[in-house]
Amino acid sequence: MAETSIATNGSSADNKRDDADPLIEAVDDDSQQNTTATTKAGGYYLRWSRLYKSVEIKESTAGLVRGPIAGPSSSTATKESGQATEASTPPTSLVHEQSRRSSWTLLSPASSMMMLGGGDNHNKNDNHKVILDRVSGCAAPGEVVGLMGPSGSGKTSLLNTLSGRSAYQEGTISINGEVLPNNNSAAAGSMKKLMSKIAYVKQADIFFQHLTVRDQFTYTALLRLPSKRMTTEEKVVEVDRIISLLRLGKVANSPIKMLSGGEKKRVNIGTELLTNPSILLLDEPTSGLDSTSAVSLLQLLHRLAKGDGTAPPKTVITSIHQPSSAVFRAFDRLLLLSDGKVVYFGNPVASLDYLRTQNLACPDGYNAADHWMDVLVIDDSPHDNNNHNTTTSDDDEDEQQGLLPPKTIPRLQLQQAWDNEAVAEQMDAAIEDIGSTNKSGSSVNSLLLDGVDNNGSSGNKYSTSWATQYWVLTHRCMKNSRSAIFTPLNLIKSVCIGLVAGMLWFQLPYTEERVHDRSSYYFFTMTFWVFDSMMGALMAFPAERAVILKERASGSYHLSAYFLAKTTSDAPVRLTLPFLYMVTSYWMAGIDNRFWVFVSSTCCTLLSVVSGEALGLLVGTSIHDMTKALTVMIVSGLFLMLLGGFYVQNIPSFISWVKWFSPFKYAFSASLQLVFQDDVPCDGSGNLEDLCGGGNDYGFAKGSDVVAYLGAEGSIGFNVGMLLVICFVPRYGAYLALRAQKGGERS
Ligand SMILES: Nc1ncnc2c1ncn2[C@@H]1O[C@H](COP(=O)(O)OP(=O)(O)OP(=O)(O)O)[C@@H](O)[C@H]1O
Repeated sequence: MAETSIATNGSSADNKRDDADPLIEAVDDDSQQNTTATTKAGGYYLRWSRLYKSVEIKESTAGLVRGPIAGPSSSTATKESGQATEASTPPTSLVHEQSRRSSWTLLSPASSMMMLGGGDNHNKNDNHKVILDRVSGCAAPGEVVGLMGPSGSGKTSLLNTLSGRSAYQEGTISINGEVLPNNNSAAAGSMKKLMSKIAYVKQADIFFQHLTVRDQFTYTALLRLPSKRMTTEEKVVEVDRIISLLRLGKVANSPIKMLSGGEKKRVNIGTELLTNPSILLLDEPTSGLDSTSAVSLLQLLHRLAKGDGTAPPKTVITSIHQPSSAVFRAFDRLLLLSDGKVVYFGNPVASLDYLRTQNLACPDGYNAADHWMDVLVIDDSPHDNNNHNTTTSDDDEDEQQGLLPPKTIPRLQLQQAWDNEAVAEQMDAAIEDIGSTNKSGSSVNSLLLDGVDNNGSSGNKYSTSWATQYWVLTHRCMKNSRSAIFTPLNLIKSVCIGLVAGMLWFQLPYTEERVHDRSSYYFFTMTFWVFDSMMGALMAFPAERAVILKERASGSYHLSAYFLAKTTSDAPVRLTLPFLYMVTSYWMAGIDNRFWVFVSSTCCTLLSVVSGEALGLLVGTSIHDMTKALTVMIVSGLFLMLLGGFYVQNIPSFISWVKWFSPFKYAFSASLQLVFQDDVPCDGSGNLEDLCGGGNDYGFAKGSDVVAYLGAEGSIGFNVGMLLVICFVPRYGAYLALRAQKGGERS
């Protein structure tokens, strides 16, 4: 067994190159031809070489996690660790023990680390985890490249990087030979532009679930197709074309929430296809689909890649978990990843020959994709083609005593065996070749603007104007919140609460005895509706956060257009419910029969609702954790209500200043002044003892005195003005908080 490992080691670099070269050359020849042919046809050739990405591990225990050092800076370590990686892995403590006692002690510390788990690429010294380790490959127009690998192998990270949504530390990405700027560099702006040109279908189907399929496509088309080059009618025609291309005609008018998993996936793809991208990246589009739906989805991707008379060929890269044999063989190229490293890149069928050369042949009749996954996941030695362990306990003892190198782990063997450098060199050479033939001074920017920019957006990140975005988003928000807020339940709730309030305060006489009842009607009204709007607004942006981040990542619209559209379009819908309450309860309670008092009083209530909403928005956008946001909202809401003067009349001075931030206080004060304009007849009930008793010979209490007696402060104008301030200032704070939120690469 030891000999087997050493023999494999012995084959090392030169032999690896021999094994890999025919495939790589085939890939490269193919790619050179395709580049020339398809660039002319309008397709785009994507190459990436030596992509390296690592992230900092924040946990304090990161240094304790076992794993190899890997990365460009440790390339010697990687080479050095050849022996170690091909052999491996007794328990961690044993390896350390062995490294002291045997030939393994000759390995560098980095190599020793490499031997340790092999799976988690942690750098012990600086707490970095390597996610992509010098990954190289390419994709040509007209073909579908499959990204395969076990969970956590780096498929999503590679797609995020290729789409421009994730920064990388080293490596090169090029389109048709033009090297794209890294996200980290000063040219990040160009990268952002690129992001809006490459379509990226993420794993999660993130939509507004209340919208129909046609709504979803139409809004996307109106926002992302260039207004300068296409009329609205043409955009609608494009929507119809995508609906029929994806065979979504039967469900076009169904809400997305009613769709099956496969249909939702097609809506997700269709949303991205609307902009007619040249490069389409998909993250596990078949997850959650049955095998028939998965096959038909892959067929669709092949059709899209090939293009037709009207659509040019597209470059399609899709990650996939465990495809069927048919799907596996249908890929034009396959990129297999393990622990962030490439273990194979090339023709899927030829990959089986490659495995045979590695003594890991796929058993007859076994699904090739499953076999690949098996060898990449299994942590034991295969020792034979069927992964049966044939070693004896004597061997194990020898290994533990350090007399034999540890058993070979297939994935580590494959990681070592793949000559990534050869592929990287081929990619670099191709970039140089094309670069020298394109010496006409083209730049990334020219490529982005002239070539990849299918939208004709003339360098502007957005395809449509701010005003168009505002208009379309307002329309969409109104439709969305109408379906979300205007539920029969909410309508019934508002009317029912209005009826209950109307019955409890039924036809209040305007006398001393009922002064407190009249004021408590407003106390209840303001408390209930301000709290209701605070809580509703708390959820407004968090509920849409995923959609906003996704759409903003693809450069669909300005955040300011969205924010303004959202707040203005939500308002009428949100205000309808308290309005229904007021109409029902006000007249039943007989608060004041003058119509203008009703209108003014209702306006005060609605203004307090909008103010409460602004506070809810601020908390909802500033605190991402919903549980914490809810707690903060409830505590601060109650605090503001108590300080508003309903309950405590003599608030200690060190805290009384908080009342000036209370929307409850202003709404209550303004309303009381509206309803107590006239003098209140005294009736001997003693409710207004201070005003009606003693020296009061008139038989009534002055309205203004009653208002002051009830704790209201300031004029109506002042209170309304302060409500307006609370409407706008926290709302602007909410906008700034939203703006500060950057969509992570995984958002
Ligand atoms: N920003 C990050 N911070 C920490 N770890 C990360 C980060 N991004 C990726 N990773 C880690 O990198 C590894 C690769 O993740 P990635 O999502 O690319 O894998 P994957 O192959 O797509 O997995 P799956 O098939 O399960 O979706 C994982 O171990 C993941 O936890």
